[in-house]
Amino acid sequence: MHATVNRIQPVNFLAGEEARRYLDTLTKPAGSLGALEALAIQLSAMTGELRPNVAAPAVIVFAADHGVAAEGVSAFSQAVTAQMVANFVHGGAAINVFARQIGARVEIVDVGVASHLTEPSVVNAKVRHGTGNMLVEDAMQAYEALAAIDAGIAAVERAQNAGTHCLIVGEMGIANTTASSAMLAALTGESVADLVGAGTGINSVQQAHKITVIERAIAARRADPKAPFDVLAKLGGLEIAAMTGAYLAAAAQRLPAIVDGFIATVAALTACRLCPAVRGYLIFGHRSQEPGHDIALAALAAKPLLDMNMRLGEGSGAALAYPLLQAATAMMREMATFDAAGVSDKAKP
Ligand SMILES: O=C(O)c1ccc[n+]([C@@H]2O[C@H](COP(=O)([O-])O)[C@@H](O)[C@H]2O)c1
Ligand SMILES: Cc1cc2nc[nH]c2cc1C
Repeated sequence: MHATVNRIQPVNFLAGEEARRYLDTLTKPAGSLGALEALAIQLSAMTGELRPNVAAPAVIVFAADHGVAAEGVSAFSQAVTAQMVANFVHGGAAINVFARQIGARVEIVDVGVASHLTEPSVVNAKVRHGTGNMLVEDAMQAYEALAAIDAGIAAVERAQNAGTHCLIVGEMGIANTTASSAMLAALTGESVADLVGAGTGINSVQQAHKITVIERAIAARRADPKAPFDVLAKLGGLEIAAMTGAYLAAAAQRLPAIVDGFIATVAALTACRLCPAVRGYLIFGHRSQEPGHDIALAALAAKPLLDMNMRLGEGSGAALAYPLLQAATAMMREMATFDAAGVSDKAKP
């Protein structure tokens, strides 16, 4: 992890400014393509190129289990994590459908699924069989959190070596909204009740129980809120650690990364707390229905591209946002300038 963090450079603001000036020469009233123009400027600043290329997106889904699932905090049982991994392998999950739509390769990485997986196409980077139950013990030891971060970094390096120019990171892990909520409350000091949501679909009574479990776990684990790695190890998850590593690696490689929903954004916040320059390499794909997502987005001063009332995970919301990045780069590449098209760029007095 440390070698990766040391390689991270701030985005290239001069390249962003050059993109801003070029946008005003294109045949449209200045600023009229709104957020698409901001996206183009951001992509230029990330890549250092006036006409960046985001073709060949890659989806990486990190899967892991959570000891805290034993406390009845999810609407689904822990076995569903492994069952969904099998579904990813067979191409039947939502992320498979959306990845096919945008021409993305999909890699599934097991960083900590509780059961033994036999699917040969799943990358085996298992650190342990699920985290410890944060109510009774630290979720991970420091060396385990570090190993999971490194698994995330390695996955991004594989994707880049395969020719990827845009990263979509997703996750699958029953009970991971509990881990993410605990981390977010610890990192921001916001009240647990304000950020906990239904996750996969628990009712209000179960949500009250989930809040109590998280409050007790935070009190028992005593993670240092100023030490994001400590918060991640004690309250987090193996897939959340891997996603944190993936965002660090994306920034180190100047690779635009589209952040997905609530769990992904908590991992992104962790990466930014570890190294603030990561923030410039992140694009936020959608706004999840999980109430904590707004708190995590606010902590990152982030405005997501889409608001589709989704709360699935897997990278699904990020994959849906990818065509907007394609549009931003196509605009820079293909639109005519006022000069070239013979259109007067003067507004009437
Ligand atoms: O991405 C989101 O915003 C999101 C919001 C709610 C649930 N999820 C997904 O649902 C699972 C976690 O929900 P839960 O209730 O088991 O904590 C996990 O596999 C996530 O991918 C994802
Ligand atoms: C079916 C199902 C699919 C998922 N995808 C991501 N999290 C999930 C949780 C469940 C329960």
